[in-house]
Amino acid sequence: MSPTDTVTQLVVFYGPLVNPKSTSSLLLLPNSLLAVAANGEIDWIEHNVHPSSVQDVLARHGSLDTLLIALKHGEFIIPGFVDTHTHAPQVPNIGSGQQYELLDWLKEVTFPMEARFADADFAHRAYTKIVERIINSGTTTCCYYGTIHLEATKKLAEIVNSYGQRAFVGKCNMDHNSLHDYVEPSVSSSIDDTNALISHIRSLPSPRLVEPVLTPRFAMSCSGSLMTQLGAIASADPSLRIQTHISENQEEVRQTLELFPEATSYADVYDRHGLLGPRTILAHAIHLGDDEIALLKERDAGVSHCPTSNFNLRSGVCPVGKLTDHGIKVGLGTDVSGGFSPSILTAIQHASIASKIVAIQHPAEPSATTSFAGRQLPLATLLYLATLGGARVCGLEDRIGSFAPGKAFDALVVSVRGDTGNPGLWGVDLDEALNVKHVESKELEVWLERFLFTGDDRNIRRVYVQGQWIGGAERIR
Ligand SMILES: Nc1nc2[nH]cnc2c(=O)[nH]1
Ligand SMILES: [Zn+2]
Repeated sequence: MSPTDTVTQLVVFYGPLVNPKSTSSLLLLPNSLLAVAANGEIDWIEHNVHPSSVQDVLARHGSLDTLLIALKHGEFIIPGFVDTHTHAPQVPNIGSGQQYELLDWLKEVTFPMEARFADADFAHRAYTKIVERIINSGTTTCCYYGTIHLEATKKLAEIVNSYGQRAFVGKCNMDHNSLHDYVEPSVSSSIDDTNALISHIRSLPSPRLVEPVLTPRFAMSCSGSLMTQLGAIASADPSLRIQTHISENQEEVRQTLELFPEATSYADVYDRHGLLGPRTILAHAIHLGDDEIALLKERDAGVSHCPTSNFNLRSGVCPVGKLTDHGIKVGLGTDVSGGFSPSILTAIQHASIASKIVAIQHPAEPSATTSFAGRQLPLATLLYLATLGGARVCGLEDRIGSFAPGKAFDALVVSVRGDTGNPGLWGVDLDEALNVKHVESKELEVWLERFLFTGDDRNIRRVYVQGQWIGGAERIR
C-alpha cells in the first residue's frame, strides 16, 4: 500500500494498542485486533487475541476480505498527537532568538519572519515543507496560527488539506501595537479577510478535515472594536473555534491590563468581548489568578499547555495540575517557535519536567492523593494531554483522541526497535534474539514510556488520519 492510497477495503491491525481513557488512566492492550473501515472510522476492536485465533476472529466479524497488518515485536499503536497551539510561519525561526523574553522576541525575531509571508510564493514553498515536518512528528490534528496575510493563510489551509491532516487554520487578527510593516490596516480589512478565509476553507475539496478558526493574536495586538466584531462572528457561528494567547508573560499581563483598564483581569478582557467560551483555546495560561481560573471553568474554555515555549522564553511554569484539579480542559501545544521543537514528544517531556518543578516548589500534601497539583504528572496523564485531552480542547473528543468503534482512525504506528536508527532508544531487538515474542502489558508500558521520553520522528513509522496513511518514517525511507 502506498502512503496516499485510498483504502477501499477493511484494514485490520494486529498488535499492541495503547488507549487513553481519562486524565489519570490508560489501557495497555497487547494482542489486539483493530479494524478500520473504508470511510476511515474504526469498525471494531478485539483484545487478547492469540495469534492462532486471528482468522477465527476475522471470520466472526465477516472480515476475511481484509488487509491484515501485523505489527512487529517492538511496534505498537497509539492515537495521533493533537497539537493545540502552534505557529506555522515561525517554523523557519526554530532555534533563533532564544535570548529574548516574549515581547522583545515578538518584535526582534517573530514579526520580521512572519512579515515575509506577504510573499505568497514564499509562503507556498515554506508551508509545503513545514506541514510535512509536523505530520512526520506524529501530529494528526494541529491548531495552526498563520500570519496576517489572507493569501498565505489560504495556501496553508490548502496544503494541510492536500496532505490530509486534520487541522484548524486561522489568519492572525492584529490591528495595532505591532511593527509598521506587520499590522492590519483597519478593523474592517481584518474582518473582511477573516470572513474570506472562512469561506475559502469551507470550499476546499474533500476530504476536508481542515476547519477555520478565529485567531485574535492576543489582546495586546487587537483593538477592542476588532475583538468585539470577532466575538460577534463567533456567536453567529457555533461551529467556529477561537484561538488566542493568555497570561503568558508578566510584562504582557501588565501591559494588557493597562490597555484595557475597564477589565478586571486578562481573562475578563476576552470575556467582555465575547471571546471566552467552550470553543476557545487559550495558549499558556501561566499567571492566571484564582478568579480567572474560576471564569475559565465557568465558560468551559480550554487551555493549551506549551511547556517548551514557557521555559524557552522564560515565561514561567504553568500549574497544569491545578488547572486539571479545577476541571479545566487541557491539551499540549508546541508553540513553535517560542518552543524550539515541532514535536509533541518534546512538549510531553517538558510537561513532565514542568510538573516536577511545581512538585518541588509547591509539593502536594501527602493526604491529597486524588489531586494533580503539586505532583509530577504520571505517564497516563502525559499521554492523555497529548491525545484525548487535546481533542477535548478542540471539541473533537467524540471523533478522535482515543480508539473506539465509530471514532476516526487517527493513529501512529510506533516502533521502539533498534532498527529505527534512534541511538537513544534500542534494546527491544535483544528480546527478539532470545525469541521472546509475547508482549505483556507491563512491557508495553515500558515501551510507551521510553518512546515518550526518548523517541523522535524515526520511531513514528506511520501516521494515519481518518484511516489514510499520510506520513511517518516508513514513508520517507
Ligand atoms: N509564544 C507566543 N506568544 C505570543 N503572544 C502573541 N503572539 C505570540 C506568539 O507568536 N508566540
Ligand atoms: Zn503562540
